[in-house]
Amino acid sequence: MSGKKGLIVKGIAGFYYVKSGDEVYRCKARGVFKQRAVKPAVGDEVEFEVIPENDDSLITGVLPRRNSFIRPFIANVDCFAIVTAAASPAPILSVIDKFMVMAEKNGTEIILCVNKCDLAEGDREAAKKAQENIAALQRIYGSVYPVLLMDPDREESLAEFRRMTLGKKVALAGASGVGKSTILNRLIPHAQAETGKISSKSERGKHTTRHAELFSIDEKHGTMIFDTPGFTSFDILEAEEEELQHLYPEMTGFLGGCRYHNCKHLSEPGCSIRQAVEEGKIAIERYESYKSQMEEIRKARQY
Ligand SMILES: Nc1nc2c(ncn2[C@@H]2O[C@H](COP(=O)(O)OP(=O)(O)OP(=O)(O)O)[C@@H](O)[C@H]2O)c(=O)[nH]1
Ligand SMILES: [Zn+2]
Repeated sequence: MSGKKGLIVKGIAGFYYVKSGDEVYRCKARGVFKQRAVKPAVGDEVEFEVIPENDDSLITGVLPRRNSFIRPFIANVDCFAIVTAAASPAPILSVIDKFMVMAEKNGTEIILCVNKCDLAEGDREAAKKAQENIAALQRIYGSVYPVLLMDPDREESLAEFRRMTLGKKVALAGASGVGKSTILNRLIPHAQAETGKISSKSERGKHTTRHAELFSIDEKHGTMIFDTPGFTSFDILEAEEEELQHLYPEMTGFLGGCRYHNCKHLSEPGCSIRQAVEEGKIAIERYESYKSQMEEIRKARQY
């Protein structure tokens, strides 16, 4: 027996595919994991043993995780590419901001991908609307997170995506129909993620049962992307009231300036966050998201 370390790149039907160097080993998890309920996830760094007389190797340990998610069940996301469309569907800020809070809470980097930028070309009414949406997104998010204007049919867009995520393990998140599968397909043509599928119940059922897989999109720099079903919506916002202010990077510089040390930045007098909003230093739209998320957290607590 020899001990090795590797990365789980696929999990399917009780088998884990562990990449170590240039090889991928099919592994089973040692029984002890099942007893302790530590289920290995795609993205996990693991220790495993190659057993010469056996086809399958054996995972013997999961290294500490930087983060992990339940649905989809993956671990060690370095960067969330939060995808919205310039149009069709129109951007929904509350959805974008929820993904951003979730990503911040899990300590990942964030980039905002504004997809379908081809729809902004020309001067027809629909194109103008898309242009307006792009300008608004740049104004709201441009000073907080990197914003990538994307058209997955253009090689430059894909190259820029790779450059912005260099060496990271990236997951895509975004509302249904914004083009996540399309981006994934262009980045890894062999993955053949489902695109443009009909949102019927049976189609959805198929989609949600797909396994998670981690694909390389830049071998040289070790950039990888999670192909997973999910990350399209949220049931609950998993943040505490006091914590939320720290998950808005543009707010952190103003914290501590409020009259009350436990200011929630809602309607308290002498609030430095509200002042920053009034002075245009914090985008009003982001502040509105903060307020409605606070409301949501409070409501969830009452049940
Ligand atoms: N014009 C244009 N259409 C796009 C672009 N990217 C994706 N689409 C189309 O938008 C539709 C939805 O794309 P998908 O990639 O399936 O979107 P998704 O985010 O994976 O959707 P879900 O699987 O429902 O979460 C498809 O018809 C795509 O062909 C783009 O950059 N420009
Ligand atoms: Zn305040």
